[in-house]
Formats: sequence, C-alpha cells, structure tokens
Amino acid sequence: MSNLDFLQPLREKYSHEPTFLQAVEEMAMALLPLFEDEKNGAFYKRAFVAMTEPERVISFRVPWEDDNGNIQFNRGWRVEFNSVLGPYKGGLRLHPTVDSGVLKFLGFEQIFKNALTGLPMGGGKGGSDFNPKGKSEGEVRRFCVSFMTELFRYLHPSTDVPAGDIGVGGREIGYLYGQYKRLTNKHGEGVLTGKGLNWGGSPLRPEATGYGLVYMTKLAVEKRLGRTLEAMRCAVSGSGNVAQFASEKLLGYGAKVITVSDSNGVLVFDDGMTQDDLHAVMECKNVQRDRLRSLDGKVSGRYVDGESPWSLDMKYDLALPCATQNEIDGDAARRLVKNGVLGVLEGANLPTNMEAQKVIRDKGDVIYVPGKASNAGGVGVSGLEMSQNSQRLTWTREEVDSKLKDMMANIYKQMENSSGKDGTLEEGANRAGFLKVAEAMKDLGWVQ
Ligand SMILES: NC(=O)C1=CN([C@@H]2O[C@H](COP(=O)(O)OP(=O)(O)OC[C@H]3O[C@@H](n4cnc5c(N)ncnc54)[C@H](O)[C@@H]3O)[C@@H](O)[C@H]2O)C=CC1
Ligand SMILES: O=C(O)CCC(=O)C(=O)O
Repeated sequence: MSNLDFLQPLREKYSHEPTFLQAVEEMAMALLPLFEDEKNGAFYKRAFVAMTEPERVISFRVPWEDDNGNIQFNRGWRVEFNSVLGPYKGGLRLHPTVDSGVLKFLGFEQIFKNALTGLPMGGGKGGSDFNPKGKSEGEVRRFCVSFMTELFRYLHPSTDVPAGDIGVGGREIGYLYGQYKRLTNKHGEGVLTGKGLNWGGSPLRPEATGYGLVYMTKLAVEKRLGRTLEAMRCAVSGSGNVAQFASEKLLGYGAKVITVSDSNGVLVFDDGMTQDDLHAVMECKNVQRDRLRSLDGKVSGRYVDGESPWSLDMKYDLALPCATQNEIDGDAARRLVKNGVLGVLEGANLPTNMEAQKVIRDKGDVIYVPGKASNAGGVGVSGLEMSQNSQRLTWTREEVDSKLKDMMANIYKQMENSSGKDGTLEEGANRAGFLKVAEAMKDLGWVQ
C-alpha cells in the first residue's frame, strides 16, 4: 500500500478536476515524511484531507452586454477555500480555461502561500471563463460591473478580499471596485487589493509579485551557488504583470533577460533585453493590448512564432516561468537540464508539471522553488495593502519595498528551516505552509 493511498477517495471524487488533483498530489508528495511520522502522521493525514475540501464554492451567472447590444453569459466563481488564518484572500482570473477545478487548484495553493507570508490571510480564488482577449474597453467594463453585481454580497474586508490574476489588472480592479462602492456605499475599505494608488492602493502592489520573485531568486543564487545575479542569463516566460516586473528587477540587478513570451510565441534576446525593449513590451501589453509578434523588427530581439522559452534549445542559467500552469512539461524540463539550467524559480502558479518536477528533482543540483514560496510577494503586498486600508494610511514605496524584501527573506528562511534532513527548498515550503494551517485548524477545533 502506497503512503498516499489515503488520497484515493479524493482522486475518485474529483477525477473531473485534474489540475486540482495535481496540486494536491504535489503537495502530498512533499509532505510524505510528515504523513509517515509515527506520533503525528495520522493527524497530519486527517488535517490534509480536511484542507482539500473548500469551505465554500460560490458559482454564479454573469450576464453582460456586448457592443452589438446582445446579452452574453459567462460563469463566475469564488472558491472560499480556507479561512483558518484570516479572510479568504486570492486573485480573480479571467480566462477561457477557467472552471471550478482550475480555481480550486489555485485556491488550494493560495492557502499555503498566504500562510508563508506570515500575514493573517486565508486562501481563496475566483474568476470566470470570460475571455478578455479581443473584447472592447466597454465590454470588459460591463463584464466587470456585472461580475461584481453578483459577487459583492460575499465580500468584506474581514471575510473575503479578492485581487488580480491572469486577465485582471489595475483596469479591471478599478471597474470591480467602482461597482462595489456603488452597490454598498462603502468607501476606502480593503475589500479588493491591487487598487490604484490614488483610490486606496498600496505602492508597489503591481510590481510586488515580479520583484518578490527576483528577491527570492537573488537569495537562492547567493546562498546555494555563491553567486550574484550580475550577468546571469535568465529565461522569463509570459509578458504580463509578473513577467514584466520580474524582468525589470532582473535588469536592475544586472542580469540578462533573454526571453519573454505570450501564448503565440517568444521574443529571444540573445544578448539580453535592453530597458528600451522592456518599455516596448510593456507598451505592447499594457497599452496596445497586442501580441508580442507586433514587436517583430521593433526590438533588439527576434520573434519566434509558435514556440515558448522552454521549447527552444538555448543556454541560460535560470528559468523563471511567469505565464501559466503546466507550461514546463517533462520534455521541456529535460531540455532545461540538458542545457545546464542552474535554477527554476516559479513566478506563475504550478507552471512545472509533475513529470517536469521529477526530472528536476532527479537531477539533484538544480535549485527549485515552487510558486507558493517564490511568487508570494504579490499576495504579501496585498496583505500590506489591507493593513494600510485598515489604518487609513499609505506607506511609502520604500517602506513597502523593505517589508517585501524582509517577507521574501523570511519565506526563504522558513523553507530552509522546514526542509528536514536532506530535504529540498520545495519540501521546506510545503511543510512550513502546511504545518501552520494544520496547527491553526487543530487550535480552532476544525480537525483533531
Ligand atoms: N498578478 C499577480 O500578482 C500574481 C500572479 N501569479 C501568477 O502568475 C502568472 C501570470 O499572471 P499575471 O502576470 O498576473 O497575468 P497577466 O494576465 O498579466 O499575464 C499573463 C501572461 O501569461 C501569458 N499566458 C497566458 N496563458 C498562456 C499560455 N497558455 N501560454 C503561454 N503564455 C500564456 C499571457 O500571454 C501573459 O503574458 C499566473 O500563473 C498567475 O496565477 C502569481 C502570484 C501573483
Ligand atoms: O494579491 C492577491 O490577493 C492575489 C494574488 C494571487 O492571486 C496569487 O498569489 O496567485
């Protein structure tokens, strides 16, 4: 009997939610030594199973009017996964691949990520299968207004506090918050994070996930390789919020950013991207809302259609996947390892699939930091935004940056301290997050 057989009922019950099961299995693998513990193993298993069941999943219809005057419908969800450490906290994703299983995987990850930040936040996630690509400004606004009209009754600064994720940036948070205020007549409360600076947002929230990822990368490279980021070749995937600010911070530390990508193709900068290139990418994605292929011939790099940073044979030291789940599969991981990658540090949630993780683990000497630790800076600064909102104060950019650096260093320390004998950073991250949640659930009498 395998030590993870106790998950069999869950596997059967949720066989239609493969990404959720993947997140659960990955976590469980890293927790195996705890489950085998003679004294507490049975408790840890019970606690883990309890954590896999969301406290609440809210599902609703989102009607919205398109530019031709037709009413369209999408599905919306909010997975209120676990509130033992504080209000449900986690982003909203707008993408055609969203369903309750995807949001359950994201919400599950969020529980342990939020625990690692050390702030009082529970885990949640939400979103819709609405596809913002190709939609007009008015269509996106009308969708957001309708989405919030359904969701607002479940939100409160001490109950559930959403933020952005794929397809939800400052523009969408503005529309959502605007409708929340109109419906509730409540002002200035931390009911959403990622707000604009002059209407209750925190300095550095837009940058926080990417910057935090690079602070973590810098620490890992210094501690594990005895090197700095200067001149290190870094492959970044994605070109959205996380990829942009990770690239910006990498350039700031003198590293070479050799790729960014979108779902259609990849820009390759053999000698490293310049500041001008980064500005062009930001303008393309944030203002024009266009594809990277529109930059072909306009930046110092070359555009390769239909490929990703992980499908090309290239030499780089570090891989920072910042696009989406399962973007690095077994073949990609074998390519990375063959090309001598020294570290994989995740900006996205679950970008490395189970087979790829095994390839990396088997190589033995590749630094691997899972997203729940390395991308926690985003939700961490969201937590700081909630604190500022409660105090009706705004801290300076420098104050928030210094707290973000401390938070990432603290998460690194938790990974090292919890990894156990011969354990990896990945095991450390999962154990540290899990133990906090398990102990709190025991204290509250939610599991015994
Ligand atoms: N925004 C945040 O604060 C946080 C985001 N994350 C994660 O980071 C990742 C990226 O999110 P954001 O940058 O916020 O989103 P975004 O909407 O700003 O950008 C998403 C990026 O991923 C790319 N992408 C999406 N689907 C893809 C596919 N199938 N293949 C290749 N590229 C694809 C898009 O082209 C875009 O570049 C997601 O996994 C998200 O869950 C994690 C922590 C916090
Ligand atoms: O800032 C937040 O609350 C959400 C961040 C998020 O969705 C994530 O960490 O994946």
